[in-house]
Amino acid sequence: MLSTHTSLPVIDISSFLSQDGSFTSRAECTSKLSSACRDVGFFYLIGHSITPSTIERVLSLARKFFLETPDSEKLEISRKEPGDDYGDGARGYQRLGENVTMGKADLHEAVDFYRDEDRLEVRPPYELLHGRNLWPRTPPELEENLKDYVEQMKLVGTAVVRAMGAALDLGEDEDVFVKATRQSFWVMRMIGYPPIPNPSNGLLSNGNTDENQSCGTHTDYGCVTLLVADDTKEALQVRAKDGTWINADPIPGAIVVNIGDMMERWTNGLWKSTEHRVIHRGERFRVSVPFFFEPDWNASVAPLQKCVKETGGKSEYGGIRYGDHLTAKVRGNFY
Ligand SMILES: O=C(O)CCC(=O)C(=O)O
Ligand SMILES: [Fe+2]
Repeated sequence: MLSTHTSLPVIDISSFLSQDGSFTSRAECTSKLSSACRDVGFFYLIGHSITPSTIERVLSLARKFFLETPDSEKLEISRKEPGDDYGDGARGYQRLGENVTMGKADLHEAVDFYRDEDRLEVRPPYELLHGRNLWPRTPPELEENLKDYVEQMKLVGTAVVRAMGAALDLGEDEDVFVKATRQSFWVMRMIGYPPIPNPSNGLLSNGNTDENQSCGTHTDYGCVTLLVADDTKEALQVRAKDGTWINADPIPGAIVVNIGDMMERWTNGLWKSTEHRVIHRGERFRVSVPFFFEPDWNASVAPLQKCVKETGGKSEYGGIRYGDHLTAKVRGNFY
């Protein structure tokens, strides 16, 4: 059942972006954050300092890539398996239907970028997830703009996880998330969604559209996802605690944020990594650019004592190295 209201909370992060945020504004932020993460795991972020023109530029470059760059050029940066040429099994362009969620093909195309490898001398063959980013040749200004965007988003991610440590009232451990993300193994995806074929737009081929998904139901892997998307409505949907689906429609200038599996593990399930999906039946090609602000590859993530106490005293999860969790997830992502 799809809920008719859109009711995700709006949170202002400005007091955690600067070093001198006032006590009152920080307290207001952490109190809202704490409820948002316990109740839905999704919220709108404002006061993040990414300008509307930057967001617009990033989305318009992604749109240009999907709609104007010739297929032959897209395929020059195809994701390939480790050992195959420049492939690392993760970075690069993925054609329509190449991504799968729970065994079903997703109706989107995408390009994935990850934190750059620290060791510059590394050459192919690459191991899974340890290659080099593959930047499209056109639009020519895409690479520079998106690299700059990554730097800006890392600052936003750091502010959000700093606020999360404060929201959990972790005392001495308050900066545990900041410390674990200093060398964040971030991911940025550019995603292009053609509308799902349906009888009214004449694209239907087999008469049965029920099984179509633009991006199947999933949770995100890491700490926090910071999503910008174009103004398409009723595409991204979030599963509420009562099982209903809430539309996470875009609010101009706001970033949609959700927490991932590592936050759930750190908080021993006090904060849930919320299921979400994309079902895009609109008319226009939809574009989104999620930035996943993740732990360091080598960060070990285990339930925090304070959260274990608050959730009944029993650890519900073991410890895991983030890189291992990510590797397992990425293995299941493609045909
Ligand atoms: O495109 C969107 O709105 C969300 C995509 C998403 O959930 C993901 O890439 O993990
Ligand atoms: Fe997601």
